[in-house]
Amino acid sequence: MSRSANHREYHIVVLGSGGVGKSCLTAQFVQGIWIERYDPTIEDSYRKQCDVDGRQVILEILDTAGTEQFTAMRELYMKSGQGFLLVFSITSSSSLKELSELRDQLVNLKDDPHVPIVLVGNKSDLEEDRAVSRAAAFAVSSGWGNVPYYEASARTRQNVTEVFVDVCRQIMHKDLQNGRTGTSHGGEERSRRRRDEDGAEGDRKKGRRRNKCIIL
Ligand SMILES: Nc1nc2c(ncn2[C@@H]2O[C@H](COP(=O)(O)OP(=O)(O)OP(=O)(O)O)[C@@H](O)[C@H]2O)c(=O)[nH]1
Repeated sequence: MSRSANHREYHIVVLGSGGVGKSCLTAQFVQGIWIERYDPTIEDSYRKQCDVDGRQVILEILDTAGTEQFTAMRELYMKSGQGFLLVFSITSSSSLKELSELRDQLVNLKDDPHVPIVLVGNKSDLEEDRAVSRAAAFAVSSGWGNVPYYEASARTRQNVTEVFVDVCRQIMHKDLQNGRTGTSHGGEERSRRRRDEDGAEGDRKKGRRRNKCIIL
């Protein structure tokens, strides 16, 4: 059972090709900072406490490598995650195409066509460089069983909180459907580096509730 004190813990994995903005989205959500430089990730994990629809939860977020040489690790990430952000850049049509293979692998591994997924078209601030239309991205998300699609920008913070909260809601909903009050996660010890950082979080109102997050 993944619990800390009275908090339920949910494991979110951020997947997508190299350079689409996975680390920047994660840094904006967890630390409230914008990172201009490109420093390819190997693997980073973060923890953040959030209030999602009135429930205190801890999100453990795994920011993964997009570069080819680390693809062997993907299966492990997929097994350990409960919810997934599949991120592409709206400036790169190949980055969207590559996600279909990832989604298929995920569904096969989990043996679940309804695995919690959010499709994220990042870099929405670069409208002038857009290579993927909204319609094309929606067509993909519909083909995946109507998974939610958001256009986001790690630079402007557009929809940054929303994508993490959405996938968390999906995991919580799945738990309820399965009749569980918390999530079992195998309790395996993780050897990877954990970065628990300080930073500010700009909360946004979602519906009638306020989702508050604290970095752990
Ligand atoms: N304009 C703009 N640039 C972005 C945005 N998100 C990320 N970038 C830039 O894109 C580059 C790559 O961002 P990262 O977050 O490192 O990309 P990544 O997907 O984590 O890359 P890997 O670690 O190689 O998998 C950086 O130079 C960022 O500043 C965004 O929303 N808008």
